[in-house]
Parts: sequence; structure tokens; C-alpha cells
Amino acid sequence: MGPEAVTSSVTGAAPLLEVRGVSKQYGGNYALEPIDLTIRAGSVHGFLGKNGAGKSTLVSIIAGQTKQTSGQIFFEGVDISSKTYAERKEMGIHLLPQHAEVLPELSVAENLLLPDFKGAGRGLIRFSKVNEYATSVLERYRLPFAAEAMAGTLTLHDQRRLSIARTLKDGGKLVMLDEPTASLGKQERRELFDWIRELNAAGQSFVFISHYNSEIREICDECAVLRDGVLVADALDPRVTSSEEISRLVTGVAHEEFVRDRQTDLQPLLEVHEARAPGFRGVSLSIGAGEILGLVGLPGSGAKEFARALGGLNPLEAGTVRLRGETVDLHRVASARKAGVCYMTDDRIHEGLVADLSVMENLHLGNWPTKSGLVDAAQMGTFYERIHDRVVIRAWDPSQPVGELSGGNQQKVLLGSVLGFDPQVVVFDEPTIGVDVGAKEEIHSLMDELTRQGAAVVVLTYDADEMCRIVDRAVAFSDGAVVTELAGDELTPDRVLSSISTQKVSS
Ligand SMILES: Nc1ncnc2c1ncn2[C@@H]1O[C@H](COP(=O)(O)OP(=O)(O)OP(=O)(O)O)[C@@H](O)[C@H]1O
Repeated sequence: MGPEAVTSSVTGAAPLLEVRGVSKQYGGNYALEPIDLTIRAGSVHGFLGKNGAGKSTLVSIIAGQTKQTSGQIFFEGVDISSKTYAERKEMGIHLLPQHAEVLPELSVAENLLLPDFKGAGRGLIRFSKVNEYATSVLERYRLPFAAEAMAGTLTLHDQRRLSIARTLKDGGKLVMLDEPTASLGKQERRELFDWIRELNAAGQSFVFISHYNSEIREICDECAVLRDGVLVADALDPRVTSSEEISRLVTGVAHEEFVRDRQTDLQPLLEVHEARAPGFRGVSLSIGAGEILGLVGLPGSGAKEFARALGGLNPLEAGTVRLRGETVDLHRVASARKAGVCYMTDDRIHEGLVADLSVMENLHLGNWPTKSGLVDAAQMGTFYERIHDRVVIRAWDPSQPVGELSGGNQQKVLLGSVLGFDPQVVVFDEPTIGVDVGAKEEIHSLMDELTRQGAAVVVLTYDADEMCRIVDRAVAFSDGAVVTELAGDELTPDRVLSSISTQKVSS
């Protein structure tokens, strides 16, 4: 534990897991300084911390996926430090990694049963049994898709829920969930919390990683805070620790939420007329120069499909789009970018970044600076400095592969790569997924800065509070069409949520 560690005693049951002097170094850099930590049997233990603080590293070490540089781990009094991932799983330690993936070419049932394939017969897989078992799991977690469906056909939200169910279904004594709520809607979060409560009441213990103080307060009975690889607080009771105090422990400074000074009556910059593409139709709207427009809508409502259409990822089948009065071609990502419209995806793993390329190379994806036909390294360096001034990326150095960065820092690289196009319109699809409180404010301020330079920003977020703090106006989608516009006094979290809850969702 770091020298300034804060501890408040939450009395309780015997230790289930003890971490003693565990550290992790990468090439001489500490991702985790030696820490001591205890998880009590029967608890839901929250881990909070800035991007790159070491949370994922710690749970990965506990699960046996990453080898610690020093220290020991005891589970129910047994030293498990040298046990493998599979042996720890057998003992009841389960991990849902931050980027738990489903295999898109396999069915929901096959994904649920990986890697053990319970339901297999002697040397042969009996698919009727596999589907029967999977259907019972889907029913237990009230998941609305068929066991036989191909996992790749599910929405990202449902793929996430599938991977959570895959982890929870195995039981286990200690289940560690690394940012399980990232990219889940409000209702889906509530259901996840219900599952955790039920399983916890039945004796399962949890580690729960989140960037949301409210979630930690709602579901955890104690929490630990990591900062830059150091454990700065442990065994805090989140229900009696103020949100400000937790945020101060997380970031090391007192922080204030960004609230935008709402703008009105702006000159139109982007005008969409009778646009139609898969997922929406008949959409006409105008976005002002210097405006932040929010898109509200459940998955399948058309909001995301519209956002992707602006970025050239869901080509328009009908309608026109004008930028400063000129018709623009948004049929491909490259043509949209060329016209000045950039989309920042919510799926950085599959659409945004290339894990094996460096931070610097990812910042220039699709946008290499060249000189005499060769890559201009000097210009790349200048750009890195410029981006780093606006969003602080925690990497050992610019040549580090982006796949080695923490999730939140990958998100910042993605943001940087979009800014490299000097866009006039930026479409942000859930831009603050997985980023810490400080970085969230950085991203919000950056959107504000873009608009002060005359750009327009379109943002899709499922967090109604965040939406109302950062946008000037919002439009709600339902069943593939715009149904409501919220502005002025009507733009409140309650109105945003009620506009969502009354929506029909097209299948
Ligand atoms: N394989 C690796 N090689 C080099 N450095 C690594 C590797 N894996 C993680 N790191 C570094 O270890 C540090 C801690 O990362 P970690 O993923 O544990 O942070 P985190 O607290 O989970 O952050 P986030 O909230 O952004 O997910 C980061 O600086 C990261 O770049």
C-alpha cells in the first residue's frame, strides 16, 4: 500500500483473498507498485482509479492471467501465487476482462459454453444438449436472444451481456468484473446489479471495477482506490464516503463537473434533408456551427444508425446532406472525412485502433503525414505533442503498442486520431466509455473547445445526466425516426429518460 493510503475499517467476515506485496513491472516501469489488499468473503469490493491506474493489471494477476513481478496471493488461506489461470478458475476465481469478446462466427450457445463445452457427449458435441443448456442460461439472465443465433449478429450491447452471462453462469467464489457496465444502457445496468445482488446473497463475492462513483456506491460494500499504480485507499465504505472525496482520491485533485454554457440560435453548418439508410428514414435536421447536438435513443431506435451514417459507415440510400450549403458525399468513411465529417466509434477494438501498431501510428491511421512521398516522422512527432497537450495519454512512450495501453488511454488515442483530420463536424459515439472522471471532463471540455472554434459536435451517450450537462439541444429517435426535440428547460435528465422509455424499438 502506498504511504498516503487511507483506510476506514469495514468490519466483517474472514478474508477470502489476500494480496501481499504484489507488484508488476513492464520493462522497468511499475504498472503496479507493491500492494497489500484483502477481499472479505461475501463482499462486493469496488476498485476505482484513473485510466492506467493498474486496476485491470491487478485483477488479471489475481486471476492468474498476468504474472506478478513480486508478492504473493492467498485464496481461502492457500498460497495460489504459482497456480495457473485454469487452476484458479477451478478453485472458484473467475474474471470478466474489460474487453471480453464473443466469437462472432459461433452461436450464442457455443459462446456461452466456451471453453468447457458442458453438454458434450463422449467425444462428440451434442448440439441439442448445448442449446438446451444455453437456453436455460439465457432464461435465467432474461436475455432476449436465441441460443442458435450467431453471436456476431447481436448488437454490441447484447454481445456484452452475453459475455457477462458467460462469466456469471459458472458460479465461482470470487467473480471479478472489469468495467462490466461499459456500453450497457440504464435498464441493462439495473439487471446486472440485480444479478450481482442475487448471487452475492447466495454467497458469491465480487470485485467490481467502474469509473462511476454512483455505481460503486450502489453495488459495493467496500472499495479500494488505485492511482498511478499505488493503492491510495482501501476498505472504504462507499456509502458513507462522499462522491467528492472518492473523486479526489481517484484523481489526486478536487474536480468539478463540466457544465456547458448552452448556445442557441446558431447559423446552420450541417443540414440533413429526408435522409434514409438502414435503421432510419425521413430524418431532416440542422446542426449549427458551434453547436453540440445530442442523439437520444435506445439501441435499434435509429440514433446510432444515424450517427454512423454521418460518418460514412451506414451509407445513405436517400436524402441529401449539405455542409455550409454545399452538398457532401457521406457514402464512405474516406469521403465523409474528406468533406470534414468524422465519426469516433464506440468500438475502438474492432473499428478504431490497431492493437499492434504504436500509439503514434494509431494517431495517424488513415491520415499519414508525408513529405516527398515518405512518412514525415517530424510532423508525426509534432502532432503527438499537440494531441498530448489536449488529452493526456498515459503511455510509456509514443512507440508503445496501443494494445498495451489501459482501456481509457486507448480511448484517448482514438479521440486524438479523429482530431488529426481537423474536422468541421465530429460525431462522438459514446465517447466517455471506460474513461476516468478527470478524462471525462477533459473530453467534455475538448468538445466545448471544438465548438468554440466553429465546429459542430454530435454526441450519442446513454448517460442522461452527461447528455444534459454537455449538449445544447437533443433529438430523440424512435422506430427509425426523429420523434422529439429537447431544448432549453425541456432538456433535463428526466425528459431524456422519458423520451427513451416511451420509445418503440424496431427489430
Ligand atoms: N502488456 C503490457 N505492456 C506494457 N505496459 C502495460 C501492459 N499492460 C498494461 N500496461 C500498462 O500498465 C498500466 C496499468 O494499466 P491497467 O490496464 O491496469 O490500467 P487500468 O487502471 O485498468 O486503466 P483503465 O481504467 O483505463 O482500464 C498502464 O500504464 C498500461 O499501459
